[in-house]
Amino acid sequence: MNAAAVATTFAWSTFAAPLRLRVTRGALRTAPARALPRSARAEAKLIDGKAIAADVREEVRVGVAQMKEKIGKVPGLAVVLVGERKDSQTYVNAKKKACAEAGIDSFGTDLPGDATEEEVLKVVADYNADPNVHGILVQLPMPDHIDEERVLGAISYEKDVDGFHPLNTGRLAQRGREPLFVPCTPRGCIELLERSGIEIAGKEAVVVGRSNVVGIPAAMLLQRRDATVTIVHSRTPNSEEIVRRADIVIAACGRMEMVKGSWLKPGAAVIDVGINAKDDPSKKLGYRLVGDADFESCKEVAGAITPVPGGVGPMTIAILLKNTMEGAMRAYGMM
Ligand SMILES: NC(=O)C1=CN([C@@H]2O[C@H](COP(=O)(O)OP(=O)(O)OC[C@H]3O[C@@H](n4cnc5c(N)ncnc54)[C@H](OP(=O)(O)O)[C@@H]3O)[C@@H](O)[C@H]2O)C=CC1
Ligand SMILES: Nc1nc(=O)c2c([nH]1)NC[C@@H]1CN(c3ccc(C(=O)N[C@@H](CCC(=O)O)C(=O)O)cc3)C=[N+]21
Repeated sequence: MNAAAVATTFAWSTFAAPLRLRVTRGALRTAPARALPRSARAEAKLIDGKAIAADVREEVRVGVAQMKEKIGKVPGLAVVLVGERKDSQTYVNAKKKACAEAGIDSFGTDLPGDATEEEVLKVVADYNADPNVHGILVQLPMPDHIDEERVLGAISYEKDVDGFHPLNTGRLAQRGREPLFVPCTPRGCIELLERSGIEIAGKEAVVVGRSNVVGIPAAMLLQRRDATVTIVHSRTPNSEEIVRRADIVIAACGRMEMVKGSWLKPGAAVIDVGINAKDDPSKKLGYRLVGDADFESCKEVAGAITPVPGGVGPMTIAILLKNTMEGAMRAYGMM
């Protein structure tokens, strides 16, 4: 347990987004009309991921309490960390704390950076066999000498709360099939849209990035909700032009502040997945967190936008808890 890292996490989360933005959790007004001159347009609504995540976590806490009352059991989440990356330790600690607050048991195994693949697979196999564990998460990235595909494929797909097992990703990609679990960050993006009253069906969505953990599953989820989806990536020559068509933009390119306000159709909803540390000598730590979208220019054009921090990040953890509770409910025949 690294207390300093935890303290850092929560200090980071305290940079709230600029206060002059209107915070909304309810339905959004219709997007500002394209014809309005810039000076007359309202600024984007801020999608408050921290508040929406708190709602989700409260729903999970209530569900867990009901499970405990009915059958005397609670969900259990196991987190496996290989190596000593500071950022990974911070995320893992935040996940454990969130579990405790929701009444979920957490189990953890920390292996040194030079652990063998066999050692990691053994830890996974033990959690697969443990009836008190309903969710298993292996923190990514793992050290290079470990075959990520093998390890993720070894997690029981019934305990695959990250949704990275090929059976869950395969089902997500197929029509008429239902995965047991959907990856936390993309599911969090969808819940942010839905809980903000932003319509997805029939809209044009552009996902910037095609990673297995964010871009691809986000595109699948939007498409399953009847959006028309385009994915752009590092080899797309005209991303900017394509993004300009979007009613919904998911920024997940891992490039600091890349998506600019000038790329947006006025009124578009921007879900910024990015987490990047930007040098800022005025901050105690010498940096602040920024997204993959340029918040200052995007908020002038967008209809709604998530801040960083306080947007998608808190939802990732809230959905992890929700996935774990759903896994436990399935294990006990409650759903
Ligand atoms: N908030 C949260 O909970 C989480 C946040 N993150 C953050 O989200 C972001 C994305 O993460 P992740 O998907 O893991 O990142 P990856 O680096 O794995 O993937 C980035 C994707 O963006 C594409 N890309 C890179 N440059 C460009 C460009 N110039 N134009 C268009 N596309 C581009 C890449 O294309 P190509 O495939 O061609 O290389 C790749 O598909 C990061 O900032 C990360 O820190 C990640 C996970 C959780
Ligand atoms: N198997 C696996 N599953 C993951 O879900 C996973 C992973 N590996 N590896 C790393 C990424 C990253 N990730 C984040 C979780 C929470 C915040 C988060 O809570 N962010 C806060 C700020 C917290 C901070 O200060 O860092 C916010 O955006 O407001 C961010 C990012 C999950 N990931």
